[in-house]
Amino acid sequence: MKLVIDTNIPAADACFGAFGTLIRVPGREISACDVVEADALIVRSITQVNRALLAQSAVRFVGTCTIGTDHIDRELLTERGIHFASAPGCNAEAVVDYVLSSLLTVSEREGWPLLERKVGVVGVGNVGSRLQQRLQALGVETLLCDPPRAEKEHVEQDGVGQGSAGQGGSGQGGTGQESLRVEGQQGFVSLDELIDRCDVLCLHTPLVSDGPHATYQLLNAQRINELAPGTVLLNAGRGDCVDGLALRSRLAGKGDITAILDVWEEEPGIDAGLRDLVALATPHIAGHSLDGKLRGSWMIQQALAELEGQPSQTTFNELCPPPALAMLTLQHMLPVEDALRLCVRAVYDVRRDHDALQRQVFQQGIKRGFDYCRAHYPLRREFNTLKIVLKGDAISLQEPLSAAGFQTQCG
Ligand SMILES: NC(=O)C1=CN([C@@H]2O[C@H](COP(=O)(O)OP(=O)(O)OC[C@H]3O[C@@H](n4cnc5c(N)ncnc54)[C@H](O)[C@@H]3O)[C@@H](O)[C@H]2O)C=CC1
Ligand SMILES: O=C(O)C(=O)[C@H](O)COP(=O)(O)O
Repeated sequence: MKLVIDTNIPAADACFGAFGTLIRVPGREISACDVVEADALIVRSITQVNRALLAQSAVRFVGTCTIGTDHIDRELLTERGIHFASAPGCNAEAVVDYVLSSLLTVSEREGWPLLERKVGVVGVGNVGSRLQQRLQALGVETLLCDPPRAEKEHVEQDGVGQGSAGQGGSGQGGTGQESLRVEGQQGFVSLDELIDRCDVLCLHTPLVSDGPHATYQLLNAQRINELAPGTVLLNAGRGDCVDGLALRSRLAGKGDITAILDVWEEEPGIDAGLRDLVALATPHIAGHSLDGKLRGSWMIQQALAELEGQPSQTTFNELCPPPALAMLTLQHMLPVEDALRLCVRAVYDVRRDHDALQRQVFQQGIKRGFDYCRAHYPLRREFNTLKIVLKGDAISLQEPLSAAGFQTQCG
């Protein structure tokens, strides 16, 4: 079997070596010629798997070691009878770590208490629901917006649907929104209500170009203009879910909101002007923990093994090495947010990634700098790889630290 695989996929040999010959090609360079004789194509989010790429290919399996699938022409694969697998949830914990590290950073810079803010989560899937759980456990009030889920769970609970939860791109509350208020176990709200009521907005939606729940420019110019002064907007879904030009003019004009962007329109050729105005600007690395990337490789390996009728090559635990920093002791009480910052930054400090992008863009220009940071991404583990030992009066920090995602031990 001949497998064409993105060079940036970790543990490629351990996961896929036993299936046949691996041909490694940088993700943005995989071309139609590369896949002519391939049986399997294993990618991450930067390879557009479309008609042009597969024109002369007899590929039987396409796997993406990522959560998002907007780079894959799923209809084409179905039409051609090509098996497809993605890795749902593989790096969801890493994205939540990124969000917490980012919010703790801007709240410290701007001098407001994160735990007292109201946070809106848009897109309550693998990432959004984990984020909501951690925030809720930390005592942060959250509001949730997920029209597809609201609609589905409403129908499931009551046996009938009452109107649409779609945002319709108008920026207005609109017809049918009220009926969604308390349906579903989660009590979803419309995007406009969430914008109206929250101090912090976290976007975790997939890129959906059309249909009733399209997310393309979900945060359009009107909604961006409606954000209350002081609002924090974080996007770790897909760049095209936010109108970048409108965001740039709000930041450059009134400059009264804070933006945290990990994803951008037109990556890697992102808008340099927007990047300059963003409080934390990172090169689409929210999910780039070692654990998350290895989980992605491992999940696609499992899917290919099943298709080929072969036993799985390895377990996830065999793939994932122990962390360098395994344990940290707190022996005195600290203010809760200070303790959170200390422990979060011991595992993942988002400022490192922001600074690296700034440095590399300065040295190499936007496109090369963006991709350099991604290709040379430093080793990063997830919060749950760190055990925090609590002694003395620091024992009272157990609840918030385990809520944030760390292992904790008293005494
Ligand atoms: N920045 C990064 O490094 C990463 C980005 N992502 C992005 O985050 C997205 C979400 O990831 P998961 O939570 O794992 O996906 P998921 O598929 O588990 O959840 C997505 C949720 O968004 C909801 N949704 C769809 N349309 C919506 C709309 N119009 N308004 C509000 N909600 C809507 C869906 O109903 C679903 O519950 C991925 O599709 C991917 O594009 C994922 C991982 C890493
Ligand atoms: O899983 C997803 O979806 C993502 O966005 C990935 O974390 C992005 O990873 P790369 O494809 O950029 O390596």
